[in-house]
Amino acid sequence: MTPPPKEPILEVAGVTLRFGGVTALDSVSFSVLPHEVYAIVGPNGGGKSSMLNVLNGFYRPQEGSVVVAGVSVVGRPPHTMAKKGIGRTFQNMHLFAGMSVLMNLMTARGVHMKSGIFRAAFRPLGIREEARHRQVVEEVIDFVGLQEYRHAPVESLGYGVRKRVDLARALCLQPKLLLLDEPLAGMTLEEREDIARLVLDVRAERGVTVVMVEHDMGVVTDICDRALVLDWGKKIAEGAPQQVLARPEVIAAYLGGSAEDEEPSPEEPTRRTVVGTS
Ligand SMILES: Nc1ncnc2c1ncn2[C@@H]1O[C@H](COP(=O)(O)OP(=O)(O)OP(=O)(O)O)[C@@H](O)[C@H]1O
Repeated sequence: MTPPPKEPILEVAGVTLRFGGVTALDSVSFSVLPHEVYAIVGPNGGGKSSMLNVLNGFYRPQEGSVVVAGVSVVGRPPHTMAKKGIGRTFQNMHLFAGMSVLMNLMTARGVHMKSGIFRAAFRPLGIREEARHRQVVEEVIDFVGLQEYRHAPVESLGYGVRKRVDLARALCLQPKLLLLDEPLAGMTLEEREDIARLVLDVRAERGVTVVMVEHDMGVVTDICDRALVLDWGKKIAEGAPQQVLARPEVIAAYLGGSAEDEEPSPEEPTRRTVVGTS
């Protein structure tokens, strides 16, 4: 007997997002299955960041629905998303300068802590609770390989290590769904390979579903199960990355647009350079 089909962990239906006269997302629908590594790709201005910001509650779409593990998340304040099982990293990493790696990660656990008043009134419970959160954080530090940087102030770390801290911070929320915003941008080749491997470990060892916006098509092809292509806010293709990226409409989307004339940069590849780099 064939097993029943899996229920999607993320269901996006008819999402439209406008900024004044600009339609950043135009009736976009897709769904992601548990344990998938799913990429959102497309040319500059296609709507990738807008979609990620809708998924984490930062933007509220004018139309459509977003359901995570059966719960609607549209209109919920972003800070409640962690409790709904959604973790995210940021393109520009929002780490707290002046604080160690450990303290940055402990801060992430704050969303799961009980009220301060309760802790103050029953201090032994507060201490026990902190020990429990510390255990989660220490385990993530080991998993992500940040032991040697545990007590280092985050601003003293190199860019690649700070990106790992950002990822670790999202994992400290123990998410079911992890949203990664260009996790490889600005990294060296070696760091890119490390993070790509880490993303696969996150899925394999922690059972987390990953949705990532990424420009590095080599990595998307290597580690993602499926890719969604957005162009001018519209979904133009979805499927296995290698097949999707070879489609004429996707190649045309990357070749079109004003980015064509710009000098290619490894951090922000132009429409022309990102196709076929695998
Ligand atoms: N806060 C905003 N206010 C107004 N317009 C916005 C805003 N955010 C995005 N847009 C517009 O929405 C469209 C989609 O932008 P978005 O940043 O989502 O694309 P992207 O695919 O992430 O691009 P990139 O690859 O350059 O990061 C663009 O036309 C952009 O100018």
